[in-house]
Amino acid sequence: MFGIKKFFSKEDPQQTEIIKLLNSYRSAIFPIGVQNEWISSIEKCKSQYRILITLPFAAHSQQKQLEQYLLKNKIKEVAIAIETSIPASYKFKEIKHIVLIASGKGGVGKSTTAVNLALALEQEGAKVGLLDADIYGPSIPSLLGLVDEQPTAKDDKTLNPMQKYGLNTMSIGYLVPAENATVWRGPMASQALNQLLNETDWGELDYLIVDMPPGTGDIQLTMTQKLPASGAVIVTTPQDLALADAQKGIAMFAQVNLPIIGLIENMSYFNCQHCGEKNALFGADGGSELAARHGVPLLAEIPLDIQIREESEKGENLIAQGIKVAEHYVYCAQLLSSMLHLQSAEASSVEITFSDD
Ligand SMILES: Nc1ncnc2c1ncn2[C@@H]1O[C@H](COP(=O)(O)OP(=O)(O)OP(=O)(O)O)[C@@H](O)[C@H]1O
Repeated sequence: MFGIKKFFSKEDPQQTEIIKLLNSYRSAIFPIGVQNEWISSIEKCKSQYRILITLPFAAHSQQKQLEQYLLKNKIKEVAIAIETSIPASYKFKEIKHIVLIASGKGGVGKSTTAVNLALALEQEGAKVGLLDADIYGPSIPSLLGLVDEQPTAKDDKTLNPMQKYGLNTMSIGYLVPAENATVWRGPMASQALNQLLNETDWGELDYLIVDMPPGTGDIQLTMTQKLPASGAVIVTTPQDLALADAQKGIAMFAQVNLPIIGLIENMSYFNCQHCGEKNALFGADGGSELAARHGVPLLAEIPLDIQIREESEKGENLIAQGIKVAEHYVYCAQLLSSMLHLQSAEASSVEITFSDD
């Protein structure tokens, strides 16, 4: 653990105060505060303190919250910049973390969530890939506006991933017509997934987001066992049936000892365009109650929103447009990344030190 002496040679009470404050900051994204080793430098330029923070998770836009917190605590002139450096615990080739996005049943918005989370993680500072493992109903090509596009071959054995909005992506939908994929049986689907994963030149990635096929049957179980994943996220809607199936998803991942990073409740509510009132169309609190019952974090409650559907259908980048509803995905991506860091740190027994020095 570094001491505060790494930042400056002469004592500056204000700098000491900044570090103390950053250490004691707490939020869902920073449950252990800003650790000393994440503070890369603090420089005083005229009367302004310029702070560079290098985070082991993707949360660039937390810079505003940290600045506001320091301002509230009487550190008047401060500018924070955040860089991302996710620890290199390669799980597969040059991929640091494989994250599965799953759902107990179809149509709950799993693929939409997977795409927007991948884009949000990228915007927040990570290098991200997206693998469409929904072999029977690949929707990533359409969600990224890549229908009818085909990947190029790198050599006899390897394909270059398709690139869109800064993501490296691969889908069976780029390779065969959808109707051909739907007739595959279980083992063929699982083999196709293996090929897509192994025979794509992913390059160096912080996260590979995998859009899993919906359901909790044998195919999903076999696929999960074959993927060297760090964790899974389960997407559900608030209806009782969807929640019951999400519960089966939790049980499936428990069976193969894959940590669940969290639950996302999609289509949680609808904001009335006229009065702004929140309407829980499909019922309230189902996701939070399920999460609490199983001791898994609820990462987000995403509203039913016309812009989400429209931008998805057009294959546009919803996140880059900076519209209000995109904030749900951005916050969810930060939380996912932070939770995954903590889970991995705990699993590899990396020392997490609580300190106020
Ligand atoms: N929060 C949302 N608000 C509005 N529309 C949404 C939202 N989430 C998803 N949708 C829409 O719901 C439909 C189904 O979404 P999506 O294809 O992502 O579901 P899925 O769970 O991946 O389905 P499948 O299991 O069949 O692959 C799409 O038309 C999508 O645009």
